[in-house]
Amino acid sequence: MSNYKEHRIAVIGAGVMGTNIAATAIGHGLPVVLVDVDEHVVEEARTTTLNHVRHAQLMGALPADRPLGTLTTSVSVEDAADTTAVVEAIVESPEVKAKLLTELSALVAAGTPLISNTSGIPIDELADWVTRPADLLGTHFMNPTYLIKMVEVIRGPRTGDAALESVADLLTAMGRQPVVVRDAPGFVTSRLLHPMLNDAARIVGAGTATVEDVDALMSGCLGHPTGPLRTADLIGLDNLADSLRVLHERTGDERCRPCDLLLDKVRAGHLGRKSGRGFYDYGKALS
Ligand SMILES: NC(=O)c1ccc[n+]([C@@H]2O[C@H](COP(=O)([O-])OP(=O)(O)OC[C@H]3O[C@@H](n4cnc5c(N)ncnc54)[C@H](O)[C@@H]3O)[C@@H](O)[C@H]2O)c1
Repeated sequence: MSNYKEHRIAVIGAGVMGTNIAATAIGHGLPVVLVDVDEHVVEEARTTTLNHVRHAQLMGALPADRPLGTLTTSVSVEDAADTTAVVEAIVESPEVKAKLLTELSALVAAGTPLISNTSGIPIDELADWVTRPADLLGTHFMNPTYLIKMVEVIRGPRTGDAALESVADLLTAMGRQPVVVRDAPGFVTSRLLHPMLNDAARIVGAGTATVEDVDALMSGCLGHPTGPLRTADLIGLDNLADSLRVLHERTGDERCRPCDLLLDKVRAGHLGRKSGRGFYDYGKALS
Protein backbone atom coordinates (compact mmCIF):
# COMPACT_ATOMS: atom_id res chain seq x y z
CA MET A 1 0.00 0.00 0.00
CA SER A 2 1.40 3.39 -0.96
CA ASN A 3 2.42 5.76 1.85
CA TYR A 4 2.11 9.37 0.79
CA LYS A 5 4.64 10.43 3.45
CA GLU A 6 7.44 8.71 1.53
CA HIS A 7 7.13 11.02 -1.47
CA ARG A 8 8.52 14.52 -1.99
CA ILE A 9 8.38 15.69 -5.59
CA ALA A 10 9.64 18.48 -7.81
CA VAL A 11 7.51 19.72 -10.70
CA ILE A 12 9.41 21.68 -13.35
CA GLY A 13 7.26 24.07 -15.39
CA ALA A 14 4.52 25.98 -13.59
CA GLY A 15 2.14 26.47 -16.51
CA VAL A 16 -1.23 24.80 -17.10
CA MET A 17 -0.05 21.27 -16.25
CA GLY A 18 2.65 22.03 -13.68
CA THR A 19 0.19 23.84 -11.42
CA ASN A 20 -2.42 21.07 -11.94
CA ILE A 21 0.07 18.32 -11.04
CA ALA A 22 1.38 20.29 -8.06
CA ALA A 23 -2.18 20.88 -6.79
CA THR A 24 -3.02 17.19 -7.05
CA ALA A 25 0.13 16.25 -5.15
CA ILE A 26 -0.21 18.77 -2.31
CA GLY A 27 -3.92 17.98 -2.11
CA HIS A 28 -2.91 14.40 -1.31
CA GLY A 29 -0.40 15.51 1.34
CA LEU A 30 2.84 15.40 -0.68
CA PRO A 31 5.38 18.23 -0.38
CA VAL A 32 6.09 19.85 -3.78
CA VAL A 33 8.83 22.09 -5.14
CA LEU A 34 7.39 23.90 -8.19
CA VAL A 35 9.98 25.46 -10.52
CA ASP A 36 9.72 27.67 -13.61
CA VAL A 37 12.27 29.74 -15.55
CA ASP A 38 9.83 32.64 -15.84
CA GLU A 39 9.78 34.79 -12.68
CA HIS A 40 6.33 36.16 -13.47
CA VAL A 41 4.97 32.60 -13.82
CA VAL A 42 6.54 31.65 -10.50
CA GLU A 43 4.94 34.68 -8.82
CA GLU A 44 1.49 33.55 -10.01
CA ALA A 45 2.09 29.82 -9.49
CA ARG A 46 1.21 29.67 -5.77
CA THR A 47 -2.16 31.39 -6.25
CA THR A 48 -2.99 29.32 -9.32
CA THR A 49 -2.04 26.05 -7.60
CA LEU A 50 -4.00 26.91 -4.46
CA ASN A 51 -7.03 27.85 -6.60
CA HIS A 52 -6.85 24.38 -8.16
CA VAL A 53 -6.66 22.85 -4.66
CA ARG A 54 -9.73 24.83 -3.59
CA HIS A 55 -11.62 23.70 -6.69
CA ALA A 56 -10.60 20.08 -6.04
CA GLN A 57 -11.79 20.37 -2.43
CA LEU A 58 -15.14 21.80 -3.55
CA MET A 59 -15.54 18.90 -5.97
CA GLY A 60 -14.77 16.36 -3.21
CA ALA A 61 -11.71 15.20 -5.15
CA LEU A 62 -9.20 15.25 -2.27
CA PRO A 63 -8.86 12.97 0.77
CA ALA A 64 -10.31 14.65 3.87
CA ASP A 65 -7.94 12.88 6.29
CA ARG A 66 -4.61 14.29 5.08
CA PRO A 67 -3.08 17.72 5.72
CA LEU A 68 -2.10 19.61 2.56
CA GLY A 69 1.50 19.10 1.49
CA THR A 70 3.77 22.13 1.54
CA LEU A 71 4.30 24.10 -1.67
CA THR A 72 7.69 25.70 -2.38
CA THR A 73 8.07 27.79 -5.54
CA SER A 74 11.40 28.54 -7.16
CA VAL A 75 13.16 29.77 -10.30
CA SER A 76 16.06 27.37 -9.72
CA VAL A 77 16.11 23.79 -10.97
CA GLU A 78 18.74 23.10 -8.27
CA ASP A 79 15.88 23.06 -5.77
CA ALA A 80 14.72 19.77 -7.33
CA ALA A 81 17.86 18.02 -6.08
CA ASP A 82 16.61 16.57 -2.81
CA THR A 83 13.35 14.99 -4.00
CA THR A 84 12.08 11.43 -4.53
CA ALA A 85 10.84 12.06 -8.10
CA VAL A 86 10.93 14.90 -10.63
CA VAL A 87 8.07 15.61 -13.04
CA GLU A 88 8.99 17.67 -16.09
CA ALA A 89 6.00 19.70 -17.37
CA ILE A 90 7.66 22.35 -19.52
CA VAL A 91 6.85 23.40 -23.10
CA GLU A 92 6.35 20.66 -25.73
CA SER A 93 9.69 21.21 -27.46
CA PRO A 94 12.04 18.21 -27.85
CA GLU A 95 15.08 20.52 -27.74
CA VAL A 96 14.05 22.41 -24.60
CA LYS A 97 13.02 19.20 -22.83
CA ALA A 98 16.30 17.50 -23.82
CA LYS A 99 18.33 20.33 -22.28
CA LEU A 100 16.35 20.28 -19.04
CA LEU A 101 16.44 16.48 -18.72
CA THR A 102 20.25 16.47 -19.16
CA GLU A 103 20.48 19.05 -16.36
CA LEU A 104 18.09 17.12 -14.10
CA SER A 105 19.84 13.84 -14.75
CA ALA A 106 23.11 15.32 -13.46
CA LEU A 107 21.34 16.85 -10.45
CA VAL A 108 19.30 14.05 -8.85
CA ALA A 109 20.54 10.86 -7.22
CA ALA A 110 20.63 7.63 -9.26
CA GLY A 111 17.33 5.79 -8.86
CA THR A 112 15.25 9.00 -8.66
CA PRO A 113 12.56 8.67 -11.34
CA LEU A 114 12.67 11.39 -13.99
CA ILE A 115 9.17 11.75 -15.35
CA SER A 116 8.21 13.59 -18.52
CA ASN A 117 4.66 14.87 -18.92
CA THR A 118 5.15 15.18 -22.67
CA SER A 119 2.00 14.90 -24.77
CA GLY A 120 3.67 12.95 -27.50
CA ILE A 121 7.48 12.95 -27.72
CA PRO A 122 8.60 9.32 -27.58
CA ILE A 123 10.25 8.60 -24.22
CA ASP A 124 13.08 6.73 -25.93
CA GLU A 125 13.94 9.88 -27.89
CA LEU A 126 14.23 11.82 -24.61
CA ALA A 127 16.19 8.94 -23.04
CA ASP A 128 19.15 9.81 -25.29
CA TRP A 129 19.61 12.97 -23.21
CA VAL A 130 19.84 11.46 -19.71
CA THR A 131 22.70 9.57 -18.10
CA ARG A 132 20.42 6.84 -16.69
CA PRO A 133 17.68 5.98 -19.24
CA ALA A 134 16.34 3.32 -16.85
CA ASP A 135 15.17 6.13 -14.52
CA LEU A 136 13.14 7.91 -17.26
CA LEU A 137 9.48 7.37 -18.11
CA GLY A 138 6.41 9.29 -19.18
CA THR A 139 3.25 10.15 -17.28
CA HIS A 140 0.58 11.81 -19.33
CA PHE A 141 -1.47 13.54 -16.66
CA MET A 142 -4.76 14.90 -17.99
CA ASN A 143 -6.21 18.36 -17.48
CA PRO A 144 -7.71 19.06 -14.91
CA THR A 145 -5.37 16.61 -13.21
CA TYR A 146 -7.12 16.70 -9.83
CA LEU A 147 -10.45 15.63 -11.38
CA ILE A 148 -9.27 13.02 -13.88
CA LYS A 149 -7.98 10.03 -11.94
CA MET A 150 -6.60 8.02 -14.82
CA VAL A 151 -3.02 8.64 -15.95
CA GLU A 152 -1.42 7.21 -19.07
CA VAL A 153 2.05 5.96 -18.08
CA ILE A 154 4.58 5.45 -20.87
CA ARG A 155 7.25 2.83 -20.49
CA GLY A 156 10.13 3.42 -22.88
CA PRO A 157 12.16 0.46 -24.14
CA ARG A 158 14.94 1.47 -21.73
CA THR A 159 12.74 2.28 -18.70
CA GLY A 160 13.63 0.08 -15.72
CA ASP A 161 11.28 -1.92 -13.50
CA ALA A 162 12.34 0.05 -10.41
CA ALA A 163 11.35 3.41 -11.95
CA LEU A 164 8.03 2.00 -13.13
CA GLU A 165 7.21 0.57 -9.70
CA SER A 166 8.27 3.74 -7.94
CA VAL A 167 6.07 5.90 -10.20
CA ALA A 168 3.10 3.54 -9.82
CA ASP A 169 3.49 3.97 -6.04
CA LEU A 170 3.73 7.77 -6.40
CA LEU A 171 0.61 7.91 -8.58
CA THR A 172 -1.31 5.78 -6.09
CA ALA A 173 -0.23 8.15 -3.30
CA MET A 174 -1.61 11.00 -5.47
CA GLY A 175 -4.92 9.14 -5.81
CA ARG A 176 -4.31 8.46 -9.52
CA GLN A 177 -4.90 5.27 -11.47
CA PRO A 178 -2.03 4.38 -13.83
CA VAL A 179 -2.48 2.58 -17.16
CA VAL A 180 0.89 1.58 -18.63
CA VAL A 181 1.37 1.70 -22.41
CA ARG A 182 4.31 1.23 -24.76
CA ASP A 183 6.26 4.05 -26.31
CA ALA A 184 5.09 5.67 -29.58
CA PRO A 185 4.55 9.24 -30.84
CA GLY A 186 1.48 10.52 -28.98
CA PHE A 187 1.14 7.18 -27.12
CA VAL A 188 -2.61 6.37 -27.04
CA THR A 189 -4.50 9.46 -25.90
CA SER A 190 -2.76 12.21 -27.91
CA ARG A 191 -2.53 9.99 -30.99
CA LEU A 192 -6.32 9.73 -30.94
CA LEU A 193 -7.37 13.08 -29.49
CA HIS A 194 -5.07 15.64 -31.11
CA PRO A 195 -5.85 14.93 -34.80
CA MET A 196 -9.55 15.07 -33.89
CA LEU A 197 -9.13 18.51 -32.26
CA ASN A 198 -7.20 19.67 -35.33
CA ASP A 199 -9.97 18.39 -37.62
CA ALA A 200 -12.58 20.24 -35.54
CA ALA A 201 -10.64 23.49 -36.09
CA ARG A 202 -10.21 22.65 -39.78
CA ILE A 203 -13.99 22.20 -40.14
CA VAL A 204 -14.56 25.68 -38.63
CA GLY A 205 -11.85 27.14 -40.90
CA ALA A 206 -13.58 25.63 -43.95
CA GLY A 207 -16.85 27.31 -42.94
CA THR A 208 -18.77 24.04 -42.55
CA ALA A 209 -20.02 24.97 -39.08
CA THR A 210 -19.41 27.47 -36.29
CA VAL A 211 -17.27 26.75 -33.23
CA GLU A 212 -20.42 26.48 -31.11
CA ASP A 213 -22.14 24.11 -33.53
CA VAL A 214 -19.12 21.78 -33.86
CA ASP A 215 -18.97 21.51 -30.06
CA ALA A 216 -22.75 21.16 -29.74
CA LEU A 217 -22.84 18.31 -32.29
CA MET A 218 -19.87 16.46 -30.84
CA SER A 219 -21.34 16.78 -27.38
CA GLY A 220 -25.05 16.30 -28.16
CA CYS A 221 -24.71 13.56 -30.79
CA LEU A 222 -21.49 11.82 -29.88
CA GLY A 223 -21.23 12.29 -26.11
CA HIS A 224 -17.98 14.30 -26.04
CA PRO A 225 -17.97 15.91 -22.57
CA THR A 226 -17.28 19.52 -23.59
CA GLY A 227 -16.82 19.52 -27.35
CA PRO A 228 -13.41 19.44 -29.06
CA LEU A 229 -12.90 23.20 -29.37
CA ARG A 230 -13.59 23.87 -25.69
CA THR A 231 -11.11 21.07 -24.97
CA ALA A 232 -8.58 22.73 -27.27
CA ASP A 233 -9.02 26.02 -25.36
CA LEU A 234 -8.51 24.17 -22.06
CA ILE A 235 -5.32 22.51 -23.30
CA GLY A 236 -3.88 25.78 -24.67
CA LEU A 237 -3.72 26.34 -28.44
CA ASP A 238 0.07 26.92 -28.45
CA ASN A 239 0.60 23.60 -26.69
CA LEU A 240 -1.85 21.87 -29.05
CA ALA A 241 -0.03 23.23 -32.12
CA ASP A 242 3.36 22.14 -30.69
CA SER A 243 2.01 18.67 -29.86
CA LEU A 244 0.54 18.30 -33.34
CA ARG A 245 3.89 19.27 -34.88
CA VAL A 246 5.62 16.61 -32.77
CA LEU A 247 3.11 14.04 -34.04
CA HIS A 248 3.24 15.18 -37.67
CA GLU A 249 7.05 15.10 -37.78
CA ARG A 250 7.17 11.60 -36.31
CA THR A 251 4.22 9.91 -38.07
CA GLY A 252 3.86 11.79 -41.37
CA ASP A 253 0.10 11.79 -40.74
CA GLU A 254 -1.29 14.88 -42.53
CA ARG A 255 -4.21 15.07 -40.08
CA CYS A 256 -1.58 16.07 -37.50
CA ARG A 257 -0.26 19.08 -39.45
CA PRO A 258 -1.59 22.06 -37.43
CA CYS A 259 -4.38 23.66 -39.51
CA ASP A 260 -4.35 27.32 -40.58
CA LEU A 261 -7.05 28.48 -38.17
CA LEU A 262 -5.18 26.99 -35.20
CA LEU A 263 -1.90 28.61 -36.29
CA ASP A 264 -3.63 31.97 -36.90
CA LYS A 265 -5.00 31.92 -33.35
CA VAL A 266 -1.60 31.11 -31.86
CA ARG A 267 0.02 33.92 -33.89
CA ALA A 268 -2.65 36.34 -32.62
CA GLY A 269 -1.90 35.31 -29.01
CA HIS A 270 -5.37 33.77 -28.65
CA LEU A 271 -4.18 30.70 -26.74
CA GLY A 272 -7.43 29.59 -25.09
CA ARG A 273 -8.48 29.89 -21.45
CA LYS A 274 -4.97 30.79 -20.27
CA SER A 275 -4.91 33.98 -22.38
CA GLY A 276 -8.63 34.75 -22.01
CA ARG A 277 -9.50 34.01 -25.63
CA GLY A 278 -9.12 31.14 -28.09
CA PHE A 279 -12.00 29.55 -29.97
CA TYR A 280 -14.17 31.13 -27.24
CA ASP A 281 -13.92 34.51 -25.50
CA TYR A 282 -13.60 34.17 -21.70
CA GLY A 283 -13.26 37.89 -20.95
CA LYS A 284 -10.12 37.31 -18.83
CA ALA A 285 -7.33 34.76 -18.45
CA LEU A 286 -8.55 31.69 -16.59
CA SER A 287 -6.45 29.05 -14.83
N1 LIG B 1 -2.13 21.60 -21.50
C1 LIG B 1 -2.58 20.36 -21.40
O1 LIG B 1 -3.81 20.15 -21.30
C2 LIG B 1 -1.64 19.19 -21.37
C3 LIG B 1 -2.13 17.91 -21.06
C4 LIG B 1 -1.24 16.84 -20.96
C5 LIG B 1 0.11 17.05 -21.20
N2 LIG B 1 0.57 18.30 -21.52
C6 LIG B 1 2.03 18.47 -21.69
O2 LIG B 1 2.53 19.03 -20.46
C7 LIG B 1 3.66 19.86 -20.74
C8 LIG B 1 3.38 21.27 -20.21
O3 LIG B 1 2.28 21.81 -20.93
P1 LIG B 1 1.50 23.10 -20.40
O4 LIG B 1 0.21 23.13 -21.13
O5 LIG B 1 1.53 23.15 -18.91
O6 LIG B 1 2.44 24.26 -20.98
P2 LIG B 1 2.46 25.80 -20.55
O7 LIG B 1 2.92 26.53 -21.75
O8 LIG B 1 1.20 26.19 -19.88
O9 LIG B 1 3.61 25.83 -19.42
C9 LIG B 1 4.93 25.50 -19.69
C10 LIG B 1 5.81 26.22 -18.68
O10 LIG B 1 7.15 25.72 -18.81
C11 LIG B 1 8.03 26.80 -18.50
N3 LIG B 1 9.36 26.47 -18.96
C12 LIG B 1 9.83 26.47 -20.24
N4 LIG B 1 11.12 26.06 -20.24
C13 LIG B 1 11.45 25.77 -18.96
C14 LIG B 1 12.64 25.27 -18.32
N5 LIG B 1 13.73 24.99 -19.02
N6 LIG B 1 12.62 25.11 -16.97
C15 LIG B 1 11.51 25.41 -16.25
N7 LIG B 1 10.37 25.88 -16.79
C16 LIG B 1 10.34 26.03 -18.13
C17 LIG B 1 7.37 28.00 -19.16
O11 LIG B 1 7.84 29.21 -18.59
C18 LIG B 1 5.89 27.74 -18.88
O12 LIG B 1 5.46 28.39 -17.69
C19 LIG B 1 3.87 19.82 -22.26
O13 LIG B 1 4.80 18.82 -22.57
C20 LIG B 1 2.48 19.44 -22.77
O14 LIG B 1 2.51 18.86 -24.04
C21 LIG B 1 -0.28 19.37 -21.60
